[in-house]
Amino acid sequence: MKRQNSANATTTSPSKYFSNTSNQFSEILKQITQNSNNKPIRKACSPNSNNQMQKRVKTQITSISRNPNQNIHNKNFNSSVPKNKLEYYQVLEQIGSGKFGKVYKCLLNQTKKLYAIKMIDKLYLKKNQMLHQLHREVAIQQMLKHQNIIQLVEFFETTNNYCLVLEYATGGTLFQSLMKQNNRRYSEPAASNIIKQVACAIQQMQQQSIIHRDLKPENILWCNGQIKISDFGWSVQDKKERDTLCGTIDYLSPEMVFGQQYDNSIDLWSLGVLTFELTTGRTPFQVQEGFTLQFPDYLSGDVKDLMKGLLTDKKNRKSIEWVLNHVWLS
Ligand SMILES: Nc1ncnc2c1ncn2[C@@H]1O[C@H](COP(=O)(O)OP(=O)(O)OP(=O)(O)O)[C@@H](O)[C@H]1O
Repeated sequence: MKRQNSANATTTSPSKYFSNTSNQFSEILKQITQNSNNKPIRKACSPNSNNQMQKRVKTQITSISRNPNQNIHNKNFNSSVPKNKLEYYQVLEQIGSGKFGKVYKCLLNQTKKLYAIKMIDKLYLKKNQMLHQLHREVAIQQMLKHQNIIQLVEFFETTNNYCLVLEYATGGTLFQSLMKQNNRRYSEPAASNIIKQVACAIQQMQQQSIIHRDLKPENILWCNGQIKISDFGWSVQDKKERDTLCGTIDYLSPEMVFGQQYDNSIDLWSLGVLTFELTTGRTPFQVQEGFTLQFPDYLSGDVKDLMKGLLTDKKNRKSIEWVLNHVWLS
């Protein structure tokens, strides 16, 4: 099952930000599929797959480096990982699963406080040569301390797994809650409240030169009514521009799709896509159609203005400060 389009959405006349890109876009995606042993596009189910409403197959692109020397294995990583601390925790039920392992609820014996523990299969990680990616995820999450970002509490290894102990988000993913809304969309005030918190997290990441690279409802969690960004598996900390293709198709920025250099403004593109999905129940761009932006009639002028500022080419895309001062978020 692909991301659903809202069948009854009425549209106003299209605003074309990127003309003549449709064929180019599908051609590029075709090439992406063919160029890496037919494996770069991976289909995965969101957690909770027994609930039809919450089951969405997401088409995720595994990292494709255009620079073959970029995926250098970090030799120091193994020796620096703290040893097993699992005995301090009581591991409870599974609450999610991801690329390389499973996420469980757990209890710290001493304080009886709940956490989430992400257990990543060492063998599977090694087989897929993704140790460097875990290294980056851990290093970046250790740096980030913000109310709208899931806190990494502890990191250690057991015989078979790497374990990330994380602040426990009580309310599930934003994707799960979006699917429960009428017409699978939020009212504008509710969406504005969510987008503001995501924008605050992006501002913090930008201050620390971090690009998340996979912002979407599945990677945003609810914790006691507050929004928290999670899953830093694709994130990087860098001031220089990059060209690795990664992320989830519906959320990919044009500069990433077209193999151009990109910077932290790709997270702002994703924020635009997220705003569209939360307020309309569908994503703005479909793979086959390229980047033609059309708004349903029911959207306010303010939210359209915000999205126009974000869902545009990199050089005209607005800054995070512009977003945070925007009237739709006030
Ligand atoms: N801190 C947390 N609190 C509560 N639930 C969590 C937490 N972290 C992860 N989860 C649950 O586990 C799922 C998978 O976690 P996560 O996305 O971090 O794994 P991943 O391997 O990086 O996934 P993916 O394959 O989607 O990139 C999430 O969708 C969520 O349902």
